Amino acid sequence: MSHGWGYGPTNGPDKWGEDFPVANGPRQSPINIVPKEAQYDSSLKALKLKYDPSNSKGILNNGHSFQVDFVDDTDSSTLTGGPISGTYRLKQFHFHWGASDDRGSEHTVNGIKFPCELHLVHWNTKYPNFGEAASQPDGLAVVGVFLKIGAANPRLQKVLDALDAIKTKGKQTTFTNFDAKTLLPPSLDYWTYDGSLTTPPLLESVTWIVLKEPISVSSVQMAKFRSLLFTGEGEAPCCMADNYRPPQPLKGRQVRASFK
Ligand SMILES: CC[C@H](C)CCC(=O)Nc1ccc(S(N)(=O)=O)cc1
Ligand SMILES: [Zn+2]
Repeated sequence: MSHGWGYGPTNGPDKWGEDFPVANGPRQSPINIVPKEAQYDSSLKALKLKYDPSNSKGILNNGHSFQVDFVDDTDSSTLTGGPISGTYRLKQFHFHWGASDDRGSEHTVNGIKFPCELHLVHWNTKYPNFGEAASQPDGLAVVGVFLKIGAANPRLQKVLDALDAIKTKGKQTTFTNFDAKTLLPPSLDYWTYDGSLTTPPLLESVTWIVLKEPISVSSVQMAKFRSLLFTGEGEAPCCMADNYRPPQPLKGRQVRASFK
């Protein structure tokens, strides 16, 4: 692709394989989760998420989504337990959402799309840094959380209120003292499977941990996500929405459940 990847008709998910052949690989993400076909695995441990609010650094519009970045030079914000062994450090979280409330999530459940999906991205500290980890089959662990339309979620508001400052591609601003734990639902029951990054470079290095319980978001809050732009300052504006990859072939993979 002469132009960078994106989500439009000329550079979207159906075209990514031209520049990133792994797009058709054996462990691509997202997938459709069919709970009845997921195998309960009693050996799966409880997820342990320990996040230090003082590690949040900034919030960035990267032209595909927006992300909140964390200081990851110590083990102060980590994921342990669950399906993984060792310690994974929180690097960033970001979202994927639709142009309307009927779509937007990357993973689906029995074919159902949610309006939005949160991804908390962690890297395995057995590797020296995120970039190195991203190229290893056990390098990354991403916790996915569905957002469902309901009451406005006060925990999201601080994030949404920062979006006016990062409307266009490349803009970033400081974003400190944010506790990512407040974005998690009461239950940490999860499905897990071996997958990939859901955007280029689509590296097959992600242990996916998708929570069964969604968190709430209101339609008004969803409109705030869509006020961001894919485009840079001074370019013809294009609303940031439908920044999700559709489900990919399972190719024989097992999806395990941490709950009955
Ligand atoms: C080596 C650098 C790194 C690959 C590029 C920057 C990066 O972090 N990409 C990324 C992170 C998470 C996801 S997802 N949507 O959670 O699967 C998708 C893409
Ligand atoms: Zn993502």
